[in-house]
Amino acid sequence: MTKAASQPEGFRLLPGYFSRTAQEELLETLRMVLVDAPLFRPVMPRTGKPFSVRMSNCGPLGWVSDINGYRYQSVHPATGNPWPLIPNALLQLWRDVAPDAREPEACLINFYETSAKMGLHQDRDEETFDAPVISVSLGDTATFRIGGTNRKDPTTSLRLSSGDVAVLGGPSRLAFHGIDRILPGTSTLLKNGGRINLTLRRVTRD
Ligand SMILES: O=C(O)CCC(=O)C(=O)O
Ligand SMILES: [Fe+2]
Repeated sequence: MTKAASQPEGFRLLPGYFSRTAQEELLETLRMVLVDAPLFRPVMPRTGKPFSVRMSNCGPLGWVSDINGYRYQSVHPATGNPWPLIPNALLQLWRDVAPDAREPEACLINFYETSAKMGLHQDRDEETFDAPVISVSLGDTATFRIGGTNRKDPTTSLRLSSGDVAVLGGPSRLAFHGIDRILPGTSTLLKNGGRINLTLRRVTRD
């Protein structure tokens, strides 16, 4: 039997951080962001296997994955345009939760259809891990798995619901994590179902 793990040190879940009204406002803003910077389907480095999630970004830098690898870049891979600005509500969240950290430079937008998942991984393409990764969930509930800093460490599973904020700070900044599944019909926020996850990240050191 696998050992159950407790949540790693530095991990915080802030359930219902965003009210329903705040979620609706954020969603409206994101729709405008996605007109400028449409969702694209990244592929895995080397193999070219498509991700099950579609992605976009806002902020001075955006995370992309293609045949050549994972990286941050300042333009959208399909349009070649700079990414849109990070919405104010998300900058306010960052200042509220991580008042001592430098401003976020990237906000990765993940869109999960009901069948999408995300394998266990670390967020480690940034130059610095001093700032936390701050995650916002909108739409259907997801089962989120988080373990330790070694892939083989025991993991624990928790649910992320619409409006919840999760913070991977301190030692949990480099914890392995992933999305096992999306629970269909658990939210009315997105009229066609599915889930949006936003992750705010500091990328550079200076
Ligand atoms: O969807 C989530 O809650 C997690 C997303 C994630 O881990 C990532 O984009 O690196
Ligand atoms: Fe991640």
